[in-house]
Amino acid sequence: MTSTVNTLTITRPDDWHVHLRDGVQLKDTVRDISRYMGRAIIMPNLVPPATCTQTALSYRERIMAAQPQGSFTPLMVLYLTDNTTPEEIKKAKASGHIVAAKLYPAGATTNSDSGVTDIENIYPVLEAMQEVGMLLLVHGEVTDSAIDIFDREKIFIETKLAKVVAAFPKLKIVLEHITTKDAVEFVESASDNVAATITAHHLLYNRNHMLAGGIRPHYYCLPILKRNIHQQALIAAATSGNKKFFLGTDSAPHAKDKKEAACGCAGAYTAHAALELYAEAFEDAGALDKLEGFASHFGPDFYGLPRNSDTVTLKRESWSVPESYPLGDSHVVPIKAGAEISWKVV
Ligand SMILES: NC(=O)N[C@@H](CC(=O)O)C(=O)O
Ligand SMILES: [Zn+2]
Ligand SMILES: [Zn+2]
Repeated sequence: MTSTVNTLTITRPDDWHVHLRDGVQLKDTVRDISRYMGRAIIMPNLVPPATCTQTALSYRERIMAAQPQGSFTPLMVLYLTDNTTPEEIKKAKASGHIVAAKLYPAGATTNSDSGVTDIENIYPVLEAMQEVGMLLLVHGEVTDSAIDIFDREKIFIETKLAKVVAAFPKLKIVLEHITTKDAVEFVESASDNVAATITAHHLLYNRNHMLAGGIRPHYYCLPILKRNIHQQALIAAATSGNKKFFLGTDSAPHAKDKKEAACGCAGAYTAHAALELYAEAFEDAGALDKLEGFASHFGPDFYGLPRNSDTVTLKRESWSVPESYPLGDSHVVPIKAGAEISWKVV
């Protein structure tokens, strides 16, 4: 006998990887993230990137000023470059608002040109992070043009990440937005200091959704959607109850005309319905009972922060997603634009 769950009350979730952008777009992105997320890890790939304590803290002020109710807590991240110093890490940690630093291999993704050219360049910085207890967040893709885009995550893990994990056993590392079976297996077999975020879109889609029957730019993100066997491995990991895998939407808005273009930007917008999209993926896998751990417990546990003390309730209620949402002086086309979503946060 099967019974249908129609409401689900869980500890308030957090988003451990989101892009809020800046300037005129902030009021729109902050409105969406602060609707029910308690906290979020705010990605620093602005133009120019938030590479020092000062710029990260003033970005935080702009986010705080943009939120309607003031109940949302932005957790800030330093953008690592070849020139980041151990002193800057200590200063960032001492600020109390910066909890992690982000490694973007130079050229790997949106606004990553100032990223790190060779991870060994920043070993003294990683040493300082390990010492003060600052997390390392990693965009895990190699940038070598000879490596096929579908293999870039796997090769990064084998040739780069494994070395960092071995060299800094006490450093807490989050492999962000994982997209492959290889990443799942790496994280599962690593120490408890290694974890991963998984997006809703990588649980719901594979590369057929992006490429079969026409090219759909709003599914284009990095790391790129992979084949179905990888999607299945991600679903299994997210719904396994393993505390190493937790929610990070990687919601990354780009204006409609920047996506629907001859050379379109990478990034999918999911913050309009983040928890609802995850609920659909977990329900499809018959694992709604595993959503709370993934969305609300394992993230704060890994970061060493308290879990949120209040709850949110999801109700089974079908609603149709608008074709677009305002994004500053432009518009963003969200995931599931014009389609139905069967859950709603009340
Ligand atoms: N995920 C993406 O496709 N894009 C992100 C950058 C990132 O997280 O890699 C963005 O900032 O647009
Ligand atoms: Zn990334
Ligand atoms: Zn991202």
